[in-house]
Amino acid sequence: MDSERRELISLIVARGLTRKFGDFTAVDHIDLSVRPGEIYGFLGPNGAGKTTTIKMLTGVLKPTEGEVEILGMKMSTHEIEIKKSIGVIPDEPKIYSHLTGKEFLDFIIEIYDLKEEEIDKRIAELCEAFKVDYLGKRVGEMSHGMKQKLMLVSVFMRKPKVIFLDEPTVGLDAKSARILKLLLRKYADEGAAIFLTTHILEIAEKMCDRIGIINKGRLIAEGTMEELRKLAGQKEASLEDLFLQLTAEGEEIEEIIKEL
Ligand SMILES: Nc1ncnc2c1ncn2[C@@H]1O[C@H](COP(=O)(O)OP(=O)(O)OP(=O)(O)O)[C@@H](O)[C@H]1O
Repeated sequence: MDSERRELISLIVARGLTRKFGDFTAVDHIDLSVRPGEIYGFLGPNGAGKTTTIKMLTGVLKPTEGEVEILGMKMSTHEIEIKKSIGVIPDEPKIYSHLTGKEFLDFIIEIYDLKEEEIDKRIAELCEAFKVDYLGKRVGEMSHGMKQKLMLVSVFMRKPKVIFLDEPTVGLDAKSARILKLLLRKYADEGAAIFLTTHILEIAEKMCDRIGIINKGRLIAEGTMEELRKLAGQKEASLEDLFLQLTAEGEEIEEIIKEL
């Protein structure tokens, strides 16, 4: 599909997205788009620019250059409408620590003006799925994984059409991680666009329809697993092999191991 047509039907679009911190360019002219029904995996070594990109795509951080379009709206002119429509699971869930889980969900229901009758049923189903049986506990007393699951309930109960997740499986137990993966597939199949970052290449390989690899702020490769294999000239390669080859870190590893 040509890039113009892809952009037209995409729910997430970044054009020339750039962020500088002083003289340092953390994200360097990134173009990408995610269509309805797609799970897009954003991979890259530590410090490559993943979180900075997600922050710009979700309106938390202003780009130095370039633009973001979500659900056909420009972030520069429709930030509030966009923020109301998207779901964001950050890597460090920041929730007021003095609230109980129930108070937090009620707060979200109020600010998003959600209809209570149907929402109660969805909350009950999601809490059952993720084993969130601690809504009476204060957020400040919850573990990282417990907060992460509360955050997942608070986002999924709204059924957003566009969902961003930064390292979503970190801190989740095996069963919750499996449920999350299945739910994301289901939401995508129902027409949502999902953008996630992960260091777990197996997750990206199994779950994502397309993968973008960022290194030193630049998008160095993008495509389906098949397309990435072609790009790297390796028919049978795993995503780990491709990732290390494309980020030119494979040989370095052998050198390091030799030295140890
Ligand atoms: N507020 C900031 N001020 C200065 N530099 C920053 C700031 N935020 C991020 N950076 C720098 O931008 C680069 C990209 O950081 P970012 O957090 O986006 O990386 P990442 O790909 O998410 O990394 P990781 O996988 O380690 O989480 C890093 O070099 C980081 O030090």
